[in-house]
Amino acid sequence: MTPAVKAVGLHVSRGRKKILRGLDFAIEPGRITGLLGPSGSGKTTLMRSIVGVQRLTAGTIEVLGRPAGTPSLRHNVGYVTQAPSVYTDLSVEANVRYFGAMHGATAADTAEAIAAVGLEALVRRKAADLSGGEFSRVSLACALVAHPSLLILDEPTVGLDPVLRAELWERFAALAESGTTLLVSSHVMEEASHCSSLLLLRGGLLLAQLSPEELSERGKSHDLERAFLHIIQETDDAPAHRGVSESQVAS
Ligand SMILES: Nc1ncnc2c1ncn2[C@@H]1O[C@H](COP(=O)(O)OP(=O)(O)OP(=O)(O)O)[C@@H](O)[C@H]1O
Repeated sequence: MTPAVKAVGLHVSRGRKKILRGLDFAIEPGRITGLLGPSGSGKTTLMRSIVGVQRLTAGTIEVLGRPAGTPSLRHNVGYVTQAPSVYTDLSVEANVRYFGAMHGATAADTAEAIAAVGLEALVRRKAADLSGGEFSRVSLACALVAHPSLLILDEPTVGLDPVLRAELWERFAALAESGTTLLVSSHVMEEASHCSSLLLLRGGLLLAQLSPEELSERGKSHDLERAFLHIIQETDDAPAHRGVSESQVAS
């Protein structure tokens, strides 16, 4: 089966800073993959690379079997950034309709996308008059309306209350069930349990790709935050990693 995303020897620098330092991984289609790592570990940079808006320093990324950024992928890949891209002077419905129009979406698609994020009661409300959580859900609806095969979500649950968070994860699971591939970043480790596979990023390195169960086992804790910390500690203590850190400090 062709992976939804395949990265080989991926390096990205921004300015003089090496941000991604040699990543190799594949993302299975029709699953939720969590991209987890501390703030500044390179999650957004990796997502930008997959979407094709980030210049690579070395290596390759294939998305749905084509090089990342290929124009024909535009209709297949949805990207919801941390800063919602929504027109504040338009209503919820007008925003979703506008983004849908670029992908030939119908009125039914618009209504479905709005319902998927639970904003049916606010369709006519101007985006400027929404709460922070509602506002970010409009951005998600704008991505859903195009029915992308690959949906990339940068911290979609930030600022949402626990009930909405749970509802969104249910929605993501339903999308994966119907064949959509989701890559969801978070720095909240408890969200990892909703994913079938996890990419653990730290300092631009991929520490591991594993399932939540494997994380729990390898990190010796059912608390996934603790398990991740254990893996970080293990990596820091490894002689090879110490060597890398020292040579970086020296250069
Ligand atoms: N344009 C840039 N020039 C130089 N460094 C940058 C640039 N953009 C980001 N960085 C740095 O790259 C590193 C990775 O940033 P990135 O936004 O990918 O991390 P992140 O894991 O998504 O963080 P967060 O969880 O805080 O959003 C950070 O140290 C950041 O300061």
